[in-house]
Amino acid sequence: MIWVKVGYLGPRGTFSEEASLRYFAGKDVEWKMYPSIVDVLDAVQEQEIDCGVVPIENSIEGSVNTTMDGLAQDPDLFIEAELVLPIEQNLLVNEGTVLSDIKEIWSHPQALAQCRNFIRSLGVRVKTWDSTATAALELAECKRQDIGAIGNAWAAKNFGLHILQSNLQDMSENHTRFVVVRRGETALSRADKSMLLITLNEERAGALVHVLNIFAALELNLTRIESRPTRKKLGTYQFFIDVEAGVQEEDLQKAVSIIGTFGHQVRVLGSYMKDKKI
Ligand SMILES: O=C(O)C(=O)C[C@]1(C(=O)O)C=C[C@@H](O)C=C1
Repeated sequence: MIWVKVGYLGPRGTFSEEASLRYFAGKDVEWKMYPSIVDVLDAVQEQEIDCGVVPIENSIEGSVNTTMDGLAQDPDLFIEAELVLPIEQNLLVNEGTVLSDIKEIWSHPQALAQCRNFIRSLGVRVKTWDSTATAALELAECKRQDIGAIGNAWAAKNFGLHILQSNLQDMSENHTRFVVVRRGETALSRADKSMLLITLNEERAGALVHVLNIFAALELNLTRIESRPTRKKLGTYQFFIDVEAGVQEEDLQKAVSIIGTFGHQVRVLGSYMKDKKI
């Protein structure tokens, strides 16, 4: 019996797949792969799958805007878990390719950005693909000797590529936070972290500080604040705020209601257990 249908960015060999397999280890899962992060979120919305696993933040490159905007635009999506995956980027090549042969690097934009210094040191062009695994698979299929792909060791092994160099990313410590997204609110009763989306009702001096002071007064610790454009007018923003409290906690409920009383919009994007791995 299939327990849960889970979708992630494919094809096989992506970091999203690694995150999904780790998170759902030991569970009965029917897996579905999608060509883009937006497609994963759409499939959750359309109930083609029960949950989607998508990257949201990387320690070197920062937010994955596609995921942030997808969550902000779809009021039905809810984050039920987070997991943090260590990311090691490798230079993958066809057999016989040496570093001086490489004229172009292929990968997903997030992976290319994590390896900016390495790519600059080679002084070569880049080409972006929908995932690191797509780049690796295309390279293996075209057998070109003048291209390198950036991706994980699984892709090298399974697509018959060679690892020319490991740990290419700008900082040796590299982690990506993934979130598990469902349709409809499914907060755990023991959640200890939440993600809120706040849209201020007016542009005035101190409006954001005022909101932040509400969390401070209730001794709610914030672990992340990111702004994204509202997309309606240049210079207007929405704020993604991670707070160390579950939605079931009275203080967080108080904060949400006070912020609402001042006319600002607050949406709880998710409430879940903090991944304590890093
Ligand atoms: O292309 C992949 O392998 C992905 O799973 C996507 C993704 C991302 O978008 O952040 C996931 C983790 C890494 O940070 C690099 C790429």
